[in-house]
Amino acid sequence: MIQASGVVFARRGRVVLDRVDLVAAPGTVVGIIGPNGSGKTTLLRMLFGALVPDAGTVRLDGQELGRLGRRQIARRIAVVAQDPPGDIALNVADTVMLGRLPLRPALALPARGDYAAVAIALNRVGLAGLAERPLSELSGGETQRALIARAIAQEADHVLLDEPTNHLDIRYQHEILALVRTLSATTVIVLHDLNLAARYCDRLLLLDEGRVVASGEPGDVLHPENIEAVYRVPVSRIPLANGSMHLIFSDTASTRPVDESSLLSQHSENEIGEHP
Ligand SMILES: Nc1ncnc2c1ncn2[C@@H]1O[C@H](COP(=O)(O)OP(=O)(O)OP(=O)(O)O)[C@@H](O)[C@H]1O
Repeated sequence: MIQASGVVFARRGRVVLDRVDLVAAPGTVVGIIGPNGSGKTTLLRMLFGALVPDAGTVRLDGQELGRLGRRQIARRIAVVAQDPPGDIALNVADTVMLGRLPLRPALALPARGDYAAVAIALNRVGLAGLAERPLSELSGGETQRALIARAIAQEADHVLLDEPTNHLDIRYQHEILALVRTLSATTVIVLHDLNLAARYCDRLLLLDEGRVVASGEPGDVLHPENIEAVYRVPVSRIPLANGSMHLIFSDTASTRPVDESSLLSQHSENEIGEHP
């Protein structure tokens, strides 16, 4: 269980997170959503101790994160960060083996159990056939799967993911999130796509300008009123037969303050006026 209580974070005189509460109950998938710059990544980084709150606390199974060492945290929290490693000259199996580092004594070589865990993780994400491939030669979707395999091999009971569907096509988006759902870990995931969030998360936290606008079940959080207030985009909600929903975002042209074509014609008229 991960619990953030009254978390505050300010930088350069600006409050990035303002008294934010988040609870990820054991085995659940919690989505953090919100517009660009609303504080999603900052909050996620706080949940594994990469950032320390100015006020408030983050607890891991009841223990304050600040009291745990980095290695203790790494044994219990796996992180799939937003930017995959760039030019690292590792193959896929070596990359996944990195997930085993916190589990064995410092400087110890991998043991048979480590190799078995890597093989199981690769198999789970469907990359067993690419184990020897350099990571740099994988597609975006394959790279994300390799990073999730690393998290699986880490055997942590908490997994944090920052926009794991970024740059992925629609098939990989669903494939990656369906894979995340199969993990039994307590999961917190930053997502931009609200329909994916509705489909794959048990609970959502909607942030805007560092504040929690709504939190709870997707059906309650993704209320058109909340979405329109935060994203300033008209939205309709279509109920689906399976009890879920689909959001459709309208063209914002009707909400633009002025007609751009009239501006263009005005501009060209002025030009004609200025240069007879
Ligand atoms: N160390 C820092 N110093 C100054 N400003 C920061 C720092 N960290 C974050 N910010 C600012 O805090 C705000 C929230 O950033 P954050 O990356 O958490 O947003 P986000 O919701 O994840 O955005 P996006 O959807 O664009 O990824 C941004 O305006 C960012 O510029």
